[in-house]
Order: sequence, then structure tokens, then C-alpha cells
Amino acid sequence: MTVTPLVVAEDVSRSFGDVLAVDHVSVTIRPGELVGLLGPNGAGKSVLISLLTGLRKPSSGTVRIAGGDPRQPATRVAIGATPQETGLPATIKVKEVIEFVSRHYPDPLPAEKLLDRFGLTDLAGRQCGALSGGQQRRLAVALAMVGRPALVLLDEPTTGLDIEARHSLWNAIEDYQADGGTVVITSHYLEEIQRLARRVIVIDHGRVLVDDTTQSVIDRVDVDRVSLHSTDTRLDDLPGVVSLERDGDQVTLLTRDADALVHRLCADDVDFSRLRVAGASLEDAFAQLTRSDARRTA
Ligand SMILES: Nc1ncnc2c1ncn2[C@@H]1O[C@H](COP(=O)(O)OP(=O)(O)OP(=O)(O)O)[C@@H](O)[C@H]1O
Repeated sequence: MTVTPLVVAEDVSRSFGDVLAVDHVSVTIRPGELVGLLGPNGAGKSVLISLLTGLRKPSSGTVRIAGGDPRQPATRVAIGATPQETGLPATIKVKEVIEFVSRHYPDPLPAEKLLDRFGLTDLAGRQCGALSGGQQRRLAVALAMVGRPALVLLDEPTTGLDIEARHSLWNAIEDYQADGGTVVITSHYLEEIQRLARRVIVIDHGRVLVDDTTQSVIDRVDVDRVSLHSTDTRLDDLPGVVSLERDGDQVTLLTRDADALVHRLCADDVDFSRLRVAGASLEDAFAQLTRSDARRTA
């Protein structure tokens, strides 16, 4: 069965003077997907999101959301977004701002359900200006979902949140997806994207470097991560090691052959403790992808 895509960006570019922020990007997202949009600082993620939400017009190419132009109000009802920075009205209470935004949508989530989902129930009567930075961030994401939009675009939603707040936001995002919602999320916390997103799109210099399942992207990096505690200098000369980082006596090695490395440690009687071997992470894959793109660009 063919599923009609929710997001179709075709050959989209956007420039600001000499800066080509988004460079001929084509992306299709199906309903129910949760897609991580990754890239280094200045890669073009926020500008691409602004094109998908209809806040900016492409210099060339087309964007369609649920078949419509996101610059038209009728299409924008299907979109919820949390930009990197949001300005909430300081003197309006949390529940009031939720109810105010709700009135713009035909079938909004009940305020109580939204407050509960985002852990904001105890703050319902608090003025927005009296919320902490993390509480404001949670409210901003809640407001993106109040109208039960088909698509939600979250630009670094968990920046500045403590661990507990981050976990509760992940749960809220997963609940929204479980209800059939579609999510595009940017984050510099790659372990967060690895946990949430089944698919990642990596962009750099405005271009798509990779668009694949998260696992396939990780599998592209044919290395394992070996961590141990040791002050032995012979660690610098082990075979198959791609990179080595020291933090005090904690050493993290990326290697193409973890078995050979561990055999060698034992054979050479290297003094070490707390040895751990793990597969590569999305962060390792991302670092390798963007490094090789930087080399190509140079
Ligand atoms: N209004 C603007 N005028 C001129 N250049 C802009 C404008 N907005 C963005 N840019 C440029 O476009 C490029 C992409 O910016 P963008 O904000 O999309 O990056 P990003 O991937 O979101 O980065 P970050 O991770 O730092 O948020 C950058 O070079 C930026 O300086």
C-alpha cells in the first residue's frame, strides 16, 4: 500500500545574499515518522525547518505539507512548531496561554491533558514570566502540540533542560507519535536522537549528506568503542585504533578490531581496569560523516 507523504520538499534552496543556507534539498516524510534532523552549527537545519513551516519562502524549489503550501493558513493548521527561541507573554498564566492557542484549532487537546502530558499541571496558574528556562521550554513544546497537528517540528527542544525534564519531554514526544503524530526534531544531543528517531537526516553546508534509518547510519561506522582506566603509555601504539581520547586515567578508544585490541592488552600485560566494549554510537557516526564532508569541502 502506498502511503501519501505528509512532507514533500522538492529541490528546495534558500539563500541570504551570498549565503546558500539550504542547497537543493529533497526530503519526503511519511505520516507517523519521527525524524532526527542533524548537522553541525550553521548547517541549515533551522532555515530548512522555517521553509517546512512556511515561515520563510524557498528561493527555489517547492514545499508541500499534507498536499498544501505551508505558507497558506489552511495548511498551517496541520503544523505545530517550536523554534529555538520562543517569547511567551510574561503576564499571562500557563493555562491561559494554552487555552488562547487552543482557540485557533478546530479540535485541540484538552488543556488538562496537555498540562499533564508535559508535567505542567502544578504550574497551570503561574505567570509565564515566572517560569524557569526549562519550564518555558516545556510549555513552548506543549503549545506546538495543542492543536493536534499532523506534523510537529521541534528545533532543539531539550536545550537547557535537566535530565528529568528531558526524559519527560521525550515521553511526551513519544506519546504524541503513538497517537499518530509525525515529528521532525533537531538536537545536538545525539544520544537523544538515537533513542527517539528511527530515521535521521544529516545535513551540512545546506546539503543532505545522509538520509537513512538511524541504525544504518550507525552501521556505516565500522568501529567499536573501548573504554578503560589506565595510565599505561603503550595504549598509544595499539593496532586498529582510529582515535584515542584521555580524560585523566579514563581512556576511550575507537577501534576497527576490539577483539585484537583486548588480546593485545592482555598479551602485553597492560595494567587496566573497568574495561568496556560497546558498538559505535550515532555520535561516532555523525563525527565521521561531518569530518569527511569537511575534508571534501576543503
Ligand atoms: N536571516 C539570515 N540572514 C543571513 N544568513 C542567515 C540567516 N539565517 C540563517 N543564516 C545563515 O544560514 C546558515 C544556516 O543557518 P541555520 O540557522 O539554519 O543553521 P543551524 O543548522 O540551525 O545551526 P545551529 O545548530 O547553530 O542552530 C548559516 O550560515 C547562517 O548564518
